[in-house]
Amino acid sequence: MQTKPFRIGTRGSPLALAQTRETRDRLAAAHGLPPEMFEVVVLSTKGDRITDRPLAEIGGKGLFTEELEQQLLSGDLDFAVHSSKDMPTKLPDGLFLSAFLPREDIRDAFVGRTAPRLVELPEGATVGSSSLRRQALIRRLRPDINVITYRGQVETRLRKLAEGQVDGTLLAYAGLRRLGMTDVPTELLDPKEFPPAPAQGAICIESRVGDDRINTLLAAIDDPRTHEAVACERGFLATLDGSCRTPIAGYGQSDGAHIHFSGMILTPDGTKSHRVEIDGKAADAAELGRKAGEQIRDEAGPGFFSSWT
Ligand SMILES: NCc1[nH]cc(CCC(=O)O)c1CC(=O)O
Repeated sequence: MQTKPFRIGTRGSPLALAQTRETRDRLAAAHGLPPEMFEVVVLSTKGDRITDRPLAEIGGKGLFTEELEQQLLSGDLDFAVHSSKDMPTKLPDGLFLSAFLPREDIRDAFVGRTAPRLVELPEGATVGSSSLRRQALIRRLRPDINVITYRGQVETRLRKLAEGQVDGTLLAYAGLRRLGMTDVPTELLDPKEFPPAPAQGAICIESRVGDDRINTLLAAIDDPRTHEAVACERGFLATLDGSCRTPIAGYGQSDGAHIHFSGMILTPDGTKSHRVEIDGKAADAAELGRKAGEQIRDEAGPGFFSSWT
């Protein structure tokens, strides 16, 4: 019998803490354990400390995970809770994404100050977003919009919006829902026109390969359909060498047996884009995503990717 609490690592943002609470509550319920058996250990990451520059510039993903991963590898933490979207496609040796919670709404939310809908913004309006995917998708729909880099926690971004620094901003609806801020968006964007980032809306748990005691504990709250869908999306991202530098969208849906996946790549200015649709077995999720990545890469041709560097 375990008597010492399990140590859960997380970042300290309100969103990260909400995600960790949800994970802890699900684990406690699944195993009939008191919540005190899960000790939440909050770590500050480089990504949290540097908020004035775009992620792509300071090194992209990994910035939010490095400190947590060091403590997982040293045994100071038993597992860590993350937004799957923030996870690099390549994890350190010895760590893996062992479980995924049931996925939240995958859509992007628009929060408009001078118009409720993105396409209704006045000519030349300013929209804040530092996601290259969102920037490219905005420019594709509305080349006249001035997109500015806009980072920080959800609360900071909304404050800047209220102060009038921008006409609108985009946020993952999943994050807003988890923060209880469902009344904030003025529009939920159609994923056909505004497809989500790979792994958007999915909370994952990272743990040590071969740590059977912890991995068995975590398996009880794994949602297989989310796990398969995200594996497919991350396969797509990995093939395209996805990092925060690349405008890539990808969304897989698994029914437990089959996956339908749609992916999109764009040039940062939004003038060119390619899409891919693919179907396959849920059991081969990651392979299916990689195949979709190869297809779209071949279709786009090498010239397309020169816009990414
Ligand atoms: N990069 C920051 C980040 N990572 C995950 C989420 C939202 C929650 C999710 O997608 O699961 C956000 C904020 C946002 O995109 O608005």
